[in-house]
Amino acid sequence: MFDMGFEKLLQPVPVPAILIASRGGAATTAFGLTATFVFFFSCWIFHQSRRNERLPPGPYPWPIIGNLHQLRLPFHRNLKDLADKYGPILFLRFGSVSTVVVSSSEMAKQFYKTHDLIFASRPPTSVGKYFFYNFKDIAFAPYGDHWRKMRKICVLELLTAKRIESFKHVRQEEVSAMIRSIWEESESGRIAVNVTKAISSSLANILWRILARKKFSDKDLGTDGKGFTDLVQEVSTVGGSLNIGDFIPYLDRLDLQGIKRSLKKANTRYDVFAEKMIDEHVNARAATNGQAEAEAEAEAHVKDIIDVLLEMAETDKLEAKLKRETIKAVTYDLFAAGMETSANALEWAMSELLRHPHAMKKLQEEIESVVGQHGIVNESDLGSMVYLQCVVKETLRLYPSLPLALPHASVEAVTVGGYYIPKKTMVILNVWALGRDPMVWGADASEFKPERFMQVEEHGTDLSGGQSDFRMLPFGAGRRSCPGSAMAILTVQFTLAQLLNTFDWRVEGDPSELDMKEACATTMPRQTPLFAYPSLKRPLSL
Ligand code: HEM
Repeated sequence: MFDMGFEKLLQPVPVPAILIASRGGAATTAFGLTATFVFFFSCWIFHQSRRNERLPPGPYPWPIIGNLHQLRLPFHRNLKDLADKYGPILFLRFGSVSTVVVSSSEMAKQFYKTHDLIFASRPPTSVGKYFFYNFKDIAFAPYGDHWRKMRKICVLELLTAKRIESFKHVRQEEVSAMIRSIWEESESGRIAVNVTKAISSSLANILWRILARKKFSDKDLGTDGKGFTDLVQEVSTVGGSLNIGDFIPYLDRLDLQGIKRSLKKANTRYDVFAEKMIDEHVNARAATNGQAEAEAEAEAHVKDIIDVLLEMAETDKLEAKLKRETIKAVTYDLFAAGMETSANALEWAMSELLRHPHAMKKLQEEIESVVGQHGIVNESDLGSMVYLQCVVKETLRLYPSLPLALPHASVEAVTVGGYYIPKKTMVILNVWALGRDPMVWGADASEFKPERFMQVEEHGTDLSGGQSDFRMLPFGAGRRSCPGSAMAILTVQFTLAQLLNTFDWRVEGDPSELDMKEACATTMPRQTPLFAYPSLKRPLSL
């Protein structure tokens, strides 16, 4: 996809006007030549001054395009190969944008702990501009007042332990519904089911009920047969491809890859739906106005996220009111960030367990030992399922849902590991490479072995990108780390436990031959959907 755009880029590139000999006669030509000389002389001076500042190592950049021509899909593998050659702080130029790729836990600690504040911004990408209402969300917003305010609301209001707990019944009901539909679809185990699809629909239902109190079908997004899953995938794929215009500003207007066009179209589709959804909430709130405070308080535990955001918009008297666009952008952020990532983790966990029947059996035995032979899993049981926790950790180590996290950007120049990192450098953390580093994880780093987390010293591995453990960072680290990690881990563990407590699973043919290729988007889903046969382990009594 990116290669296609790059091919186009190699077609006639507009030459700076200053270099074109004009038709205005000798005087103008002389002026043109002088200006050209001044331009190149300034570049040379600038280059000389930079030579004293030691940039991190990296391949030599071409004029204008920098190292863009060296990028290949999937980017996380390509960047790992380059890091193997040049080192864990790799310097590249994407067009005119200085870019650093961080590929070791030691360096990750330098960037996201020691210098966390300096790298707490995001580069200005097309997806933030054209899909997220000009950076009105959290994930793509640059560091500043808007981001600080929204992040605070996210951490202190939207994703608190209490609120996550208040949606326990939603997870229970939706996972049970998924289990029933899997059994029906499989015609009592005779047909292989599309596990990928079952998981994403269930997670979409969970997320929408948490965000907007009700589920939406694909038709709610329009009548062209494309639904939310398509929209999320489209935005993720477009957002995950490099938009040449983001890196070579004077090509931006041409939109060579059609990325801006796709993002604007996707935003228009989402906007119509989101407006309706917010209107429904506003009307419902107006209808219940005037009710006794105690009554409202009693209902607090079922407030959905849009309610909370609207309430904050009303009571937020001191600062600029939360705008409608912000509510729309943040709602989509939470839906996409929560749905696709958790779905990817689950489909990879199921894939690896299918390839490793002994691990699946061990996990099923653990679940049974906690809930009993005919019991169903409760969220409160998860703390006692140590092997389950190890399976989820091992899955996120090998298959981080965001293999390159989200790009950060430096707000000022700084020296890291002895190298000069200029202001506005884009920083990419290769989470995928960290999790597979044999220096950290041993010679079997690429193998699925949940047992590695059973050793006492590994058992407490902190996934949240907290302040101590930088060996694997599936949720990023520092100020911009994932605020939904607790909800994600809970949802993934609970869904996986239910899938394995209810069914035995097998695939057609030799499980070790299961296709494990990853697709390329912002997230890292399987390239082909996972199909498997369920057979009931215990009576369906959900
Ligand atoms: C397995 C599931 C998940 C994974 C692997 C994951 C991973 C990540 C990663 C790597 C980042 C970027 C961190 C960085 O820039 O350094 C991120 C950011 C974010 N995630 Fe998650 N996430 C998951 C689930 C969730 C859920 C359930 C939510 C909320 C419903 C969520 C909300 C967000 C938000 C809002 C951000 C942007 C934070 C910011 O820019 O300040 N994520 N996530």
